[in-house]
Amino acid sequence: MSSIISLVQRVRTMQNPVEAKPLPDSKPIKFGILGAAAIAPSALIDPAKSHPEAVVYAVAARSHDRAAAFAKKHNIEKVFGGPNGYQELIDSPEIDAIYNPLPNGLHYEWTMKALAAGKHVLLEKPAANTAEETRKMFELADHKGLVLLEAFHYRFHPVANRVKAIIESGELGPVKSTKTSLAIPRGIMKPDDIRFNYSIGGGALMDMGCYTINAMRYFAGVEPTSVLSVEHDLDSPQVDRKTVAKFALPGNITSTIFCDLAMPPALKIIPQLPDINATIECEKGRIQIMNYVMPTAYHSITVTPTGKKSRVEKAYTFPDLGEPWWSSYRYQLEAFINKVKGRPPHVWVTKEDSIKNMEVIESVYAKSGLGSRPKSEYVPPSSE
Ligand SMILES: NC(=O)C1=CN([C@@H]2O[C@H](COP(=O)(O)OP(=O)(O)OC[C@H]3O[C@@H](n4cnc5c(N)ncnc54)[C@H](OP(=O)(O)O)[C@@H]3O)[C@@H](O)[C@H]2O)C=CC1
Ligand SMILES: O=C1OC[C@@H](O)[C@H](O)[C@H]1O
Repeated sequence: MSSIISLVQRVRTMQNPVEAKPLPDSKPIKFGILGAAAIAPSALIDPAKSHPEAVVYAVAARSHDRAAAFAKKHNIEKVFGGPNGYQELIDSPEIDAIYNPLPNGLHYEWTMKALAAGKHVLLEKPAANTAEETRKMFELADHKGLVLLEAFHYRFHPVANRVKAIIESGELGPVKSTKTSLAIPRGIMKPDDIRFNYSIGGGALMDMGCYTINAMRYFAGVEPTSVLSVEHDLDSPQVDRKTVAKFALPGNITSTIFCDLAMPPALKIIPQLPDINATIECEKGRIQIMNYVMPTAYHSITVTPTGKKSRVEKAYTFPDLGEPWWSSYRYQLEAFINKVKGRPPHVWVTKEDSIKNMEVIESVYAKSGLGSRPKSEYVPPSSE
């Protein structure tokens, strides 16, 4: 009972935190959001409320009315709309940083345009449709001296970091295998969701699979050397609704990833529970994580040394950072603002990590025969 009360308290406070007052000696970073995207309130608008150096200043949408309604609902000062709305927002001199939660296939074009305009970018996952596009975005960010971060928010939360610390402590010996899953039951994603649209970067492997691949690489601590097998169920000819892939990694590690945007009911009638679990088998024991992606609501880290009793750990805060109600996005925002301000972030997802993640996604699509999602047709001006 008490854990349910704590869960409700954490989720309530996460969505309605006490608003932070601006700091007298630090100019806030003003964000503009590209698109009135469903994820924007959780990923940026709510976290920014409790950050004293973050302000969500503007939103742009393809329809002015949609942008205005979104701005009104979320108390956002400035609205850009219509066919030039995204570019006008990017060009606004008031804005320091862009949050890009556009469909995956538009990440490259609008991140390149934002960087060209001198803005830092918090970019939704997966970084782009291809590794080549991801590399180019980071090259431009480096060239311009700007911060670019692929929003793998779970990596900033204490849970992922605690699990990594247990692995690195050697308590359980070397990693032997990993299984990382992210799957939700049928009925949550609508048929017209961007995730089912190939032309804008759809597919389960892109959407949920990008986490499972990132977590596999992070927990294993080494990069896959080959894709051993891929199975998928299709939503449409080029869009995987579900993907299961097996990988070989150095040190005889084998890893499995599983992602599904719409798990069918078991025995055709029993709805399945979301699967947001990870298991890391080591030579001297096992770690099981329940809810490694959105751990603030609830999670558990079960550590079972071989032949001994299990212990269950929780990790809602770092010893010196955070509150139990901080979402993974709030921890991510903390790091992003620190980086923009030239202070060391508590965690970072590097450009090499983002490029490699996209390479692995593409290698799975290559093995499955579905092929990478379409390259962007955007050609940056030659001066960039
Ligand atoms: N970090 C996380 O936990 C999550 C990340 N994501 C990522 O965020 C991104 C957006 O996801 P989500 O918010 O669920 O998606 P939505 O469909 O809600 O938002 C996408 C936005 O893209 C804009 N858009 C521009 N062009 C198109 C187009 N051709 N078709 C459709 N939309 C278009 C729309 O903006 P407009 O308002 O201008 O019409 C829309 O608001 C994806 O990259 C996804 O992977 C998603 C969910 C969770
Ligand atoms: O990024 C995401 O995280 C949670 C999932 O439910 C969602 O589909 C995905 O886009």
